[in-house]
Amino acid sequence: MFRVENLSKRYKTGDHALKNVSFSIDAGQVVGLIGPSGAGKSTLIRCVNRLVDPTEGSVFLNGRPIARSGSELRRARRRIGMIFQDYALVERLTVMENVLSGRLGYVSFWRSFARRFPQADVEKAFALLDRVSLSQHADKRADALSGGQRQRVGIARALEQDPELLLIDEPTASLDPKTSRQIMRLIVEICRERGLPAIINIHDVALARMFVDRIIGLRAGEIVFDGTPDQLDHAALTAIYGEEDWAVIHNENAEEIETTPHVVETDHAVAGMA
Ligand SMILES: Nc1ncnc2c1ncn2[C@@H]1O[C@H](COP(=O)(O)OP(=O)(O)OP(=O)(O)O)[C@@H](O)[C@H]1O
Repeated sequence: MFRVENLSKRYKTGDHALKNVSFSIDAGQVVGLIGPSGAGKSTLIRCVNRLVDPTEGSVFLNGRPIARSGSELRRARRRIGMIFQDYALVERLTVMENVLSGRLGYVSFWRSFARRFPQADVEKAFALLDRVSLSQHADKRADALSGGQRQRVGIARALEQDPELLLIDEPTASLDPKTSRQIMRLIVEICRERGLPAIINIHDVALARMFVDRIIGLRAGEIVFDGTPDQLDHAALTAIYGEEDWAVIHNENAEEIETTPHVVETDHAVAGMA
């Protein structure tokens, strides 16, 4: 289980980006983290992997606190798989080499320098490429792949490090709608198969509610919603994003749901444009 306790972050500039945030995530549960720009989503993710030092609070992964610095922090980071919006692949390396780079925290510098990974790591990488349907592309350079394929390499790389938590930053922001759904589906399936908890920082509310188990809504550094996608109604969306005319769209089950904010031009706004 993953747990965040009373996490707060005040930047030196005075921005109070997180205010006493607490929650836990069970094994295999995928949480969509939503909220307006500046709500503190990235700060929360960065406090978990300690790219940012929280001002107060603690983060626990399977009962163990994530250390503040030093070799313990490096060991803790191995337990956290990251998946990025821009994939963060090494373009000139092959798909297989990119996946194996997930082991860099484990193998010695000289082994990785010589690209001599243990056989077990190579076998695991093949199995993961198979799981993300990229076996046929193992020897291709990363820059020869489509966006969806690149993201699948990113997923396989994160899994190659045997993580106990996945932190996923806008995984579909650069992808078309169909590929976005495929990637979300794959992430959720893999988390369930492996009992991996995950946090997905995502702006696309409709996509999040289609796939994730649970949604946490942040506003001005505070959790203002924590519930299932079904519970994310007009009132909840207003609590997270503020008052808007929420456009009505249809989900896959053809139920009417309110999701994406749709700004209505007020007289004032129209007058301002004139
Ligand atoms: N390095 C920093 N130094 C100072 N203030 C920061 C820093 N990073 C973020 N902030 C501030 O902290 C608050 C939260 O920002 P954060 O980037 O975590 O929000 P976000 O929800 O991820 O936004 P977005 O969706 O636009 O990425 C904002 O007020 C932002 O200006």
